[in-house]
Amino acid sequence: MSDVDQPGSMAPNEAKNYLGFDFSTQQVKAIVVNDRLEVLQEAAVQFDNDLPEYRTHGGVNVRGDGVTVTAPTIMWVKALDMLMDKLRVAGADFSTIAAVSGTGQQHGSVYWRRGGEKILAELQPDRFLHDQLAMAFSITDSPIWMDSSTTAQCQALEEAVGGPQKLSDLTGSRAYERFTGNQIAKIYQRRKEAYTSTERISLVSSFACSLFLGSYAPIDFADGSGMNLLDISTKTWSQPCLDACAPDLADKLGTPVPASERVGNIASYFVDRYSFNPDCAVIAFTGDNPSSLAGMCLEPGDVAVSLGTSDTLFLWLDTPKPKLEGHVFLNPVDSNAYMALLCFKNGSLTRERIRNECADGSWDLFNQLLDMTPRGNFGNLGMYYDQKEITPELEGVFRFNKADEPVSRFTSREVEVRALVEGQFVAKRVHAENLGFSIGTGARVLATGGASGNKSLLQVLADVFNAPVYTMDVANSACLGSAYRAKHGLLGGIYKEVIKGQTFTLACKPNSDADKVYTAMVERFDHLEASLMKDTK
Ligand SMILES: Nc1ncnc2c1ncn2[C@@H]1O[C@H](COP(=O)(O)OP(=O)(O)O)[C@@H](O)[C@H]1O
Ligand SMILES: O=C(CO)[C@@H](O)[C@H](O)COP(=O)(O)O
Repeated sequence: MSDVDQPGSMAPNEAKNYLGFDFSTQQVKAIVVNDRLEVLQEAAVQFDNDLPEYRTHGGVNVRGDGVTVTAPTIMWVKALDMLMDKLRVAGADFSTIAAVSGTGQQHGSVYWRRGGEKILAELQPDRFLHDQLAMAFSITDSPIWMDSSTTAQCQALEEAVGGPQKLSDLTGSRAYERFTGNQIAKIYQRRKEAYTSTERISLVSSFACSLFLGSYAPIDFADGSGMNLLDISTKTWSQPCLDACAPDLADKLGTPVPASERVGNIASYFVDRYSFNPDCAVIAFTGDNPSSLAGMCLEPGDVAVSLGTSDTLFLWLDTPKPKLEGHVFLNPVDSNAYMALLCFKNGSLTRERIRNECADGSWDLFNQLLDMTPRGNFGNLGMYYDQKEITPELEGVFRFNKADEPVSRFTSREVEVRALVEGQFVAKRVHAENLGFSIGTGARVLATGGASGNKSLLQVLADVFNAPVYTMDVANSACLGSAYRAKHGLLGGIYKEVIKGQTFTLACKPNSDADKVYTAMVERFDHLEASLMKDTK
C-alpha cells in the first residue's frame, strides 16, 4: 500500500506546514511556516499577564533565599492549552502540519511522578491538558536557569571528576549552578522521597516534547550538554557525573538522541482535539539557544547575540576547546559540530529596571537618553548585576568615573542608561575574546530576541563589536528554528541545504570612531572586572 492510500496519511500534493514552539522564560510562543519557510501564523501566551494566578514575575518565582528560582511546571502546561486555542483563532489549520518541533529555556528540569507516562498515554481529548496533568509531577516547581542555589553541589561534582577543567573537558562546562545535574543533586539531597518517586526527569524542552508525543520524549544532545552530565565526546551520559549527582539517574534520564531525531508521531490527544494528521511527526525538542542557532542558520565566523530574558552570545564551533568560562554544547543541526555559548543573567530584566527608573518605563525615552550621550560616555563605565551574574560571578552595581574610581551614582540619567548598555555589550566582547574569539573583517553580528527590535541598542552593539549588526524579520529565532528543525527532522539531509533562503536585514553599521573608543573600553572593563573578582574572592 502506498503512503497516499494509508488512512490518515498526508497526500503528496497536500499543503505541508511546520509548527515550532518555544517554551521560554517569560512566555510560550508558536510559529507555523509553510514549505517555503514563510511564516503563516504566530501566537504567544505570556505567563505574568495571561496566567496571573501563578504570581510569576518575568515568568518565575524567586524564593525567600533570593537564589532559589523556580517556575510552576503546570503553568507551562496551561499556557500550552491557551496557546493551542490562540493558534486556532489565528487561523492555523493543524491538519496541514507535517511535523512539530520545539525548544525550551535551557537547564530547567521537570520531575514526572511514577505513573506520569500512563497519564500522558491516556489523555482525554475533551479535557484541557492542565486538568489532566495536575498530579503528574513529583516536584511541582521546576528549578530553572536563573537558580544559583547549588554552589555546594557544583563543588562536589568538580571534586568527584578531578577538578573544574576535567569536568569541562568531559561535559563542555565546568560546574554551573543552573546546570541540571547540580539541580538534580540538590533535589536528591533535600527531597529524597520526591526523588525516589520520580519516574523520569525531563529538561523543559523534552518535557514539552513529551506533551506532543504522549510519552516520555528523549533529551537531545544539544540541550543535554547544559546539564554537566553528558560526555560531549561519546554523546552518552558520563557515569562518574551521574554517580556524583544522584542514584539511578541514567534510568530517570533515558537515552539522549540527536536534535534532528524523529521521536514519534503526534499523540492521539492532538489528533482528536485539534485535528492534527495522525502522521504528523514529532522531532526532538532542544534548548532555546541551540534552536536560535538553527533559526539564524548561523555560519562559522558569525557571532549571534540573543537579547531575551537572558543575554547570550553564541558561535558555531567545529572543534571543541572547553575552558573554565563559557560552555561548549553539541551542535543542534550537525552532530559532528559544536557551539560555544556565553550566558549573561542580567539582560532584559536589568534593562527594564533602568528604563523604569530613568525613563518612566518607556523604551522610546530610554532610547532618546541613550542616543543623546556620546560613545564612550565621557569615560563613565558601569556593571549592573541585579542578580548574581553567571559571566562573571559578581553581584551588585558597580560604577566608575573616567579615572576608574568607584562612584555611587552618575550625574545624569542619560549617563546611567548609556553606562548600562555599553557595560552589557562591552562585557560580551571581553568574554568572547577570553574564549579566543576575535571578530574578523567581513564577520556579522546577528541579533535576535525580544530586545533585538530596538535600533538604539543595536547601534551600541555594532559599535562595541565594530561590526555590522543584522536581524531577521522574525525576532524570535528560537521559535523559528523549531519550525525549521521540524522540516529538517522530517526530510533529513544537510540542514543548510534543506533550510535555505533566509534573508537578514542590515540594522546598524559601526561608526568610524567606534574601534578606537571601544577597544580602549574593553581593556579598562577587563581590568576593572578582574579587580572586582579579586575583591570578591
Ligand atoms: N523595544 C524594546 N527595547 C528593549 N527591550 C525590549 C523591547 N521590547 C521587548 N524588549 C524586551 O524583550 C524581553 C523579552 O524577550 P524574549 O526574547 O521574548 O524573552 P524570552 O524568550 O526569554 O521569554 C522583555 O523582557 C523586554 O524587556
Ligand atoms: O541559561 C541560559 C543559557 O545557558 C539561558 O539563555 C536560558 O536558556 C534562558 O533563555 P531565554 O529565556 O533568556 O531566551
